[in-house]
Amino acid sequence: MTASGTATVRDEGARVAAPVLRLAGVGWRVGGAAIVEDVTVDVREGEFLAFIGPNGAGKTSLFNLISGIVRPTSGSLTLDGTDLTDLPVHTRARRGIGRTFQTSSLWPRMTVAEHVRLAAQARQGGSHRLWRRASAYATEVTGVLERTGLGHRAGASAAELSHGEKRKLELAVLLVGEPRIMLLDEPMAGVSAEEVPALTELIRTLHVDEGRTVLMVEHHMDVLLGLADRLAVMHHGRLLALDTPGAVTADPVVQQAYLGEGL
Ligand SMILES: Nc1ncnc2c1ncn2[C@@H]1O[C@H](COP(=O)(O)OP(=O)(O)OP(=O)(O)O)[C@@H](O)[C@H]1O
Repeated sequence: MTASGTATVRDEGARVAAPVLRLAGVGWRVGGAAIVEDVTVDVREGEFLAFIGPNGAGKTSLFNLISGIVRPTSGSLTLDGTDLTDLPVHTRARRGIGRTFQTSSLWPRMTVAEHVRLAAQARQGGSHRLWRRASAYATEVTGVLERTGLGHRAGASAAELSHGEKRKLELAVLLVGEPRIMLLDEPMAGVSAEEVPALTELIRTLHVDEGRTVLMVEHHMDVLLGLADRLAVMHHGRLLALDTPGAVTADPVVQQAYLGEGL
């Protein structure tokens, strides 16, 4: 498949493993503006696909289209062959599309453990009256906090956490839903340089050890080069390139798109 110009878009998803998520010609127009245009990607099971691109390229908008926050004005999305295009956010979440946001989505006065417990209770859906007692979730909460390296911070309020710990807690909340696909929107944003390696390692563990399919928007190329199986380059709403990190960073069309901004 060729996305644009002479850049390489090697969409090998279908050949290497069964695609779990398929985007076919996805576009999103607002008024007269094309924010996302004709994006076609097969995401394979267990893949780590990173989205890069200059500011305003349409990366977050594409995540909004995948998670269902906005609906595409053209094209379609399927998960395991089931059409998602017109399904709302909560239905997509129940089907396995989980997401974190660029800005923190935590409650400052709630503790770390309470965040995870609330996510476990909310997963049941329905009336709050049907929720099991808080103590019924203790083992699950402890397990998720251990997996995300937050066991020692269970009683801390979100406001007390460092930026890196907040990002870990957002991942912990996400994991409660056991998502098939994790969409991580700039997880390193605001995180200090000292905390980046531990957070990177946690994301790597979730991907490699737990085999999770990860889609991640990130500006830190050094983080992505050690994690991503493929890089998707967005530019002016379009997919400019899709290939291995080595091939994408060497691609002159990609380098031209980043001119002056550094890759
Ligand atoms: N609801 C909206 N209405 C109109 N324009 C929008 C809307 N949402 C996003 N845009 C515009 O779409 C473009 C793409 O924005 P988007 O946030 O998807 O880019 P991005 O690649 O994630 O950027 P960044 O790296 O800075 O986060 C921007 O020009 C933005 O202003």
